[in-house]
Amino acid sequence: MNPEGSVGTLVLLRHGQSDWNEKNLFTGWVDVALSARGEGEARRGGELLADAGLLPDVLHTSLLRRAINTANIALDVCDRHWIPVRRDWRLNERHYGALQGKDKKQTMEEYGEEQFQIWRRSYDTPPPPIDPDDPYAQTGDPRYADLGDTMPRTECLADVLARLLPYWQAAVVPDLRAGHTVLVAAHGNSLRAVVKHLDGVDDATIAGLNIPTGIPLRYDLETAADGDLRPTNPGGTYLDPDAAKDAIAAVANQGR
Ligand SMILES: O=C(O)[C@@H](CO)OP(=O)(O)O
Repeated sequence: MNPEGSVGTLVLLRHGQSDWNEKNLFTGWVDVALSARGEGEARRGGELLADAGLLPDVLHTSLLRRAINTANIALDVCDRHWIPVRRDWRLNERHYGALQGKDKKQTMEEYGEEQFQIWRRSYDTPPPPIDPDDPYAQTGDPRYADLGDTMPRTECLADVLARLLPYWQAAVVPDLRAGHTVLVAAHGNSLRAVVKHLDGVDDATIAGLNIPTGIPLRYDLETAADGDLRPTNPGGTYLDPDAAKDAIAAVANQGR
């Protein structure tokens, strides 16, 4: 049922730790696997959903296996492996340009902390574009064939928000308006873009906002006077707030 004015519940889930998170490498669109710890985080994410009685009935993911497999593991644990799913490149991680495959600590040492943080967290300055012949470019990857020349070669967070919003409005919002419990399994920076949009976070403040791996973030929503969806719990609610606090600090300190 979807009583008038009420909308469904949104659950954001960043994928569990990946092999490249573990190695401290910039990842972006490189399709790396979950680490053993990341698989454990995904299972724990599923347990948290089950314990909270927050059972998704539709799933949206990126086209990257760390998000796809995190969702599969978490949904298997809470017995929701059967729900319908849509996947779209617009939920992908931010394309990290020429930094893809580079070590974060070495990059910080080479370019200095200020430049490193501008590339990582500034709203509107992208890293240098990746060379199409770089081993970590997505040139020729069939999953992006439809993008042709429009496939990103680097992105800042503003670019991510611009390419994410059309999918958000066309695919995710209708599921929420239909009253569903919607799981969005995606990435640190694509979920930062979602949070920026939902909470109306300004361009400077979003630089300091980090999303931990594998901990579901619940948003309860209502329809605002202007017709947009608005959280009734601004900032959302982590299902394990203590674990989220530690994990957020760890993400913020990467490279150090
Ligand atoms: O490397 C990446 O793609 C992202 C997420 O892991 O890293 P960062 O948190 O530095 O933006």
